[in-house]
Amino acid sequence: MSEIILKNSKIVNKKGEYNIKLLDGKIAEISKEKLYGDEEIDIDGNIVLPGLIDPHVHFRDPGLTYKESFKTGSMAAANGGFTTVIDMPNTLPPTNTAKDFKEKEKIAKNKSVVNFKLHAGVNKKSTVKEIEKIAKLNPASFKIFMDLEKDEILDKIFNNISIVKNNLLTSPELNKESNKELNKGLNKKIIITSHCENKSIIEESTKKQKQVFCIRGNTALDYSYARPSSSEIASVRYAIELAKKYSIDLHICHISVLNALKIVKEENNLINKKIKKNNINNINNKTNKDNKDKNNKNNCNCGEILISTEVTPHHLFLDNFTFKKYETVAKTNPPLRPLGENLTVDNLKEINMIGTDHAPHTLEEKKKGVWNSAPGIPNLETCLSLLLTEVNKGKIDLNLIQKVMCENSAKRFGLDKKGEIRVGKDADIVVIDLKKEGKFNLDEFYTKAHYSPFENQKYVGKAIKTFVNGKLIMENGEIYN
Ligand SMILES: NC(=O)N[C@@H](CC(=O)O)C(=O)O
Ligand SMILES: [Zn+2]
Ligand SMILES: [Zn+2]
Repeated sequence: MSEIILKNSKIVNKKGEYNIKLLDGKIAEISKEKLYGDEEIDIDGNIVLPGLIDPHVHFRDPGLTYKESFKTGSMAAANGGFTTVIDMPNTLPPTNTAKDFKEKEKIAKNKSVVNFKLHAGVNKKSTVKEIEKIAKLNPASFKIFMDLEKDEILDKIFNNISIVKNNLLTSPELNKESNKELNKGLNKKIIITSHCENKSIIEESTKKQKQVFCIRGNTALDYSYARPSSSEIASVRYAIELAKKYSIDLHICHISVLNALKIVKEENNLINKKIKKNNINNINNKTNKDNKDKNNKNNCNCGEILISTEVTPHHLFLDNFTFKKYETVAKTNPPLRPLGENLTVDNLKEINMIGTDHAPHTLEEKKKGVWNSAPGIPNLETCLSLLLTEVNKGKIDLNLIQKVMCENSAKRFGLDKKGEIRVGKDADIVVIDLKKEGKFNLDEFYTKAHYSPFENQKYVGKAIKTFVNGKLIMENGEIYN
């Protein structure tokens, strides 16, 4: 493969301009001195960020490709500066079995223009045996739609996953040094990703909102009251309770309520305190082997779980007033929240990562009335520019963007070679023009979804080049394939 030199690049947190050599899909050298290669690309003093990682996309492939395919979805990703996406399991069929998981991997390999990883699906029908089979395929996580199941069922699902986790940890077959492939799945922590909304609260509130219809008819705004903030808060509490009960890492996706975030923060503080205390105990007991073993057993991960959070651009930038203008086009789960209950960019530093929840549907499916319209907003091609606009306003800095859109998702989902501009890391890079101004124009997008509550909104700052595995695949909105 040829050596490409990215000339005159600015790197976040570093002074001056650098030359970056890309070779064999890796970052081979970074230097202020002139570097030589087969091809030079002038970055013109623009900023290079690690390729963005989206931990939450719905590419609808297989089965629902009329909404999006791995091809169009990944092109939209590249256009938005993303070089890795993690796809959700709710396709047709869903990736709830090892067979369907492998099938989707094949599809993605054939069609995707960016790197990918898959979340596995799990529901009340998933057996321990099937979950174990999928776990060995190294999914990013197991995704649970908590809004679709009753609490007792959710307990059973968490329990089944914890049985698999313990089986894997103790399996002599998998612990063999020689069994590298399987070990990969074993060494990776099992994570549950949860969509947190409480089913029974939604059902009750929806019934109430539908009764309002008899008095004044329903508007899209009613959808946000049919799935109230209290439903997310209750569900976040329960997910944490189950994660602690079964000692499993939890990733809460598309968090949308300020008080839900507070609960996670408090919980993580308690966990950190416990870890510190256990560490001190372990040091104190160091000389006494029996005690030490006993302590380690007692620790057994209990309390040592990690709870992470993810937020969408629409929950950061919009509140439920948006329904007035965009009606059901802005319908999504969890819904856009009332002002005061919602999250804003001011909260971003307390959230681990941004997941776009790119959830494309056809315009027809989006316009079937308040209750029957499909929930979901496409975001891959608006996300970065929305955030860069905030950088230009002085509300956030590029360092934070690098953390929540690159570093943190890489660390959380086992993408060790990604998320940083450093020698030895994968040559996944996005070049941004921080001053480029424009308006979101749906006709310039690659996603099949032809709607957005950000349509025609002005932005300042845009991805102008995307490199995937050392290859330039997007330049000024054009995809090379
Ligand atoms: N976010 C949504 O409103 N919809 C998602 C499902 C989901 O993430 O809950 C979809 O698949 O369309
Ligand atoms: Zn969801
Ligand atoms: Zn989603």
